[in-house]
Amino acid sequence: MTDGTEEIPGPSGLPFLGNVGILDSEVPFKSLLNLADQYGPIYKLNFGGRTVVFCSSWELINELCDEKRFAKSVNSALKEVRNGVHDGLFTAKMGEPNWGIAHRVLMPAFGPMAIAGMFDEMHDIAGQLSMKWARHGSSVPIMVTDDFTRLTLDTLALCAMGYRFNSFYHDEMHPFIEAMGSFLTESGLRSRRPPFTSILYRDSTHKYFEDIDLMRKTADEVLKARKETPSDRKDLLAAMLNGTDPKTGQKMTDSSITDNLITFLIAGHETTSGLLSFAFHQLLKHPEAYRKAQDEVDEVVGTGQIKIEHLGQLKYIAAVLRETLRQSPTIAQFAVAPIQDEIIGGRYKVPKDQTIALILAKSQMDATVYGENADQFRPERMLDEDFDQLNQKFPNCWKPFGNGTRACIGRPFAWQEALLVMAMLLQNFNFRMNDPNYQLHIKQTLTIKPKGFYMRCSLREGLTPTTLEHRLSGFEPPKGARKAGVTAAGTAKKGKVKLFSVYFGSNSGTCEGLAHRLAQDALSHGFEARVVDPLDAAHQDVPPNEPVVVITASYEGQPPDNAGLFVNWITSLNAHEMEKVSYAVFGCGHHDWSQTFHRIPKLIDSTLEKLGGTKIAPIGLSDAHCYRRSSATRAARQRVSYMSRMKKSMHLRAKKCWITARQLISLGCSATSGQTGTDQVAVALDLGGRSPPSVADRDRPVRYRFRVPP
Ligand code: HEM
Ligand SMILES: Cc1cc2nc3c(=O)[nH]c(=O)nc-3n(C[C@H](O)[C@H](O)[C@H](O)COP(=O)(O)O)c2cc1C
Repeated sequence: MTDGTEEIPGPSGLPFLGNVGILDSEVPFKSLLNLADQYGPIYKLNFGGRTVVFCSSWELINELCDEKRFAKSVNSALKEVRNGVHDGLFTAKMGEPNWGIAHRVLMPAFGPMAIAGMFDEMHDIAGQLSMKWARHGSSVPIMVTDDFTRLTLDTLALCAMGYRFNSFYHDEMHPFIEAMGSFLTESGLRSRRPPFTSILYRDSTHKYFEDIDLMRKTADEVLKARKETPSDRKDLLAAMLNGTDPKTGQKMTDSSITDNLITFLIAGHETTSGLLSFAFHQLLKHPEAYRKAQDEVDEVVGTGQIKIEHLGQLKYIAAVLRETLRQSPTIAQFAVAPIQDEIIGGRYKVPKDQTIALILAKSQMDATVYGENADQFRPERMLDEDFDQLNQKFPNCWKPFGNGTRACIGRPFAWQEALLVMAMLLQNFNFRMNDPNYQLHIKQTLTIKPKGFYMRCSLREGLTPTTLEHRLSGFEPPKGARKAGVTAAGTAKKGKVKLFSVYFGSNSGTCEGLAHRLAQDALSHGFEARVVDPLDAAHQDVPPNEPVVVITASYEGQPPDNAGLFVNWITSLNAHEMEKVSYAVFGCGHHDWSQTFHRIPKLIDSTLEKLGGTKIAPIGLSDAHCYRRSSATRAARQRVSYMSRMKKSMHLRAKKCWITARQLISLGCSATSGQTGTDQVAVALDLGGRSPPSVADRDRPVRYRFRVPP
């Protein structure tokens, strides 16, 4: 072209129909991959007048993830899904007010404490799956994707809204699940049909709207039942019913709650079930990886009941999941559009609002990033440090959970569930292919998953269904455990107990939860929290002569609701009122509030110092956002240095506060995802397989390593 730009390549099409027939009707994404091989990393297709640009190299994907230039586009299949769930979180267009309200109301419900609180219910459903497989025995082939779909749907329904589909007790799926399945399939099909052909699909259209009706009625009933019989459950439904948007002061409407209840079921079930199915397929095809994963579970969990503390130690399994999502991203593509007219790749013009699909299934195989063996399954490249380095060197090279503000809010949920299920199954079963010659085929709806994949399993090491049931319920004593892996919290070691106080400033529970965990874990190390109270309880009453730990957030630069009095009080003092106070502050914040990022923890830290207080450790800060790998990594790095500085100074200057240091360190790690943990799970403390350091260890330098879960 005369202006130096180039035409985006692509196949020529038929009049009116364009390239409609070019995509495989069952697995269109395979055609997209083939077209990328043929036309290169950027090409365009025309679907009856609507043009879509497809990009598939890491470089282009990296460029398209720049949220200053490109925003999520709700087009194609998502536009059809909107017929059922309107402006629910997944399908909302950029700028729609209900998205903002729901996002802010729901973020706390996906924070680390809230997700950890769902562990028991996740365990319950994973246990049902295990018991089913154990009782069926090795002679019955397992239809892998079906059972994982039962698992993920039941888990979501139970954890999100306290509803039991009881899918493992029925051969037929619940009518809601049937309706949702066919609604999603039809949404995909509708998006690929030229508009003028709709008359030919009257019956399907009728069924489609019947399905929507059934889904909405079921969700409405769940909502009505909860309203009529309120419960003290702290689940997503409770958050939606009771939460108020801190920005607008608005609550979610009933219809928005229904939209989002269905959205969670849609967005969260096939994605996670596909991930688990692909992961098992990979393990069965790669015996070495299978062995390493199973060894890790044996090492970390032993033969006892799986506890939430174990999950953070399953590094190899985490790497297996990451590598699986790299090669088989269950949402194989997502779409953005330029905010203004743009030139991409340095030479292709794309007008404002042009839909651009990011083909992850191709970009995540880019040899520029993953080398010549990109097509091989190698979990090792996804181990924590390697994964970090990769993301630092090639930003946005791993995007299975989407991008930026519109990235997956359910990621911590999915990650916890997937780790638990992998661990539980590998701990208790041996697996094999039902058909050793099975070659991977793909089934595509909104997501992709293996098609026709069957496994068989047998219980391990003399387990019977009965003893498995004991193990799952925690009945079996962990005798013969290869390694306990985790020191039980809450049991004080013998000897004199040392006191300290913990105060929190918290609106949505992150800092409060961290404060309680600190207090609880301290016991097992000979320290006892005298109080764990809101900061306002320390108003005019900060305990002298013992370490005081403050863990607090900020809200629009202001103190949380239970910390205002305290902050107001200390900032009004001007002498040496804190002379006898020794303290450490830990701040949870979110860099979206850039002007007031960590304002309150920093203010408390500097004010206490100004008033003569002894700082026993430098302030620790964490960012709840961490959408981008670079910031997550930066946060992890900050935490490492924070941790070592804190350890030293707590030990040297407060002498007796070792545990406080250690616990604060683990707080620092856990606090990363904070209440807004939409995309980034906690940066978890890893003690390199060892138990937390004991008092006897305190003079020995302890090497910590950190892992940033994806
Ligand atoms: C392995 C599992 C999962 C994967 C791979 C995944 C992937 C994704 C991706 C790629 C997006 C962005 C889509 C886009 O830009 O159009 C997304 C968004 C979303 N996901 Fe997930 N997801 C998973 C699990 C879950 C779970 C368990 C839930 C619910 C508990 C969930 C709820 C959502 C929601 C509500 C959104 C829309 C967020 C927004 O736009 O504000 N996802 N997910
Ligand atoms: C409405 C709102 C306003 C916020 N304002 C700030 C802020 O000004 N500065 C900051 O660093 N973080 C801010 N955050 C992030 C929170 O402080 C952070 O998510 C923290 O982890 C919340 O802790 P909590 O769950 O204990 O209340 C804000 C979050 C929300 C929802």
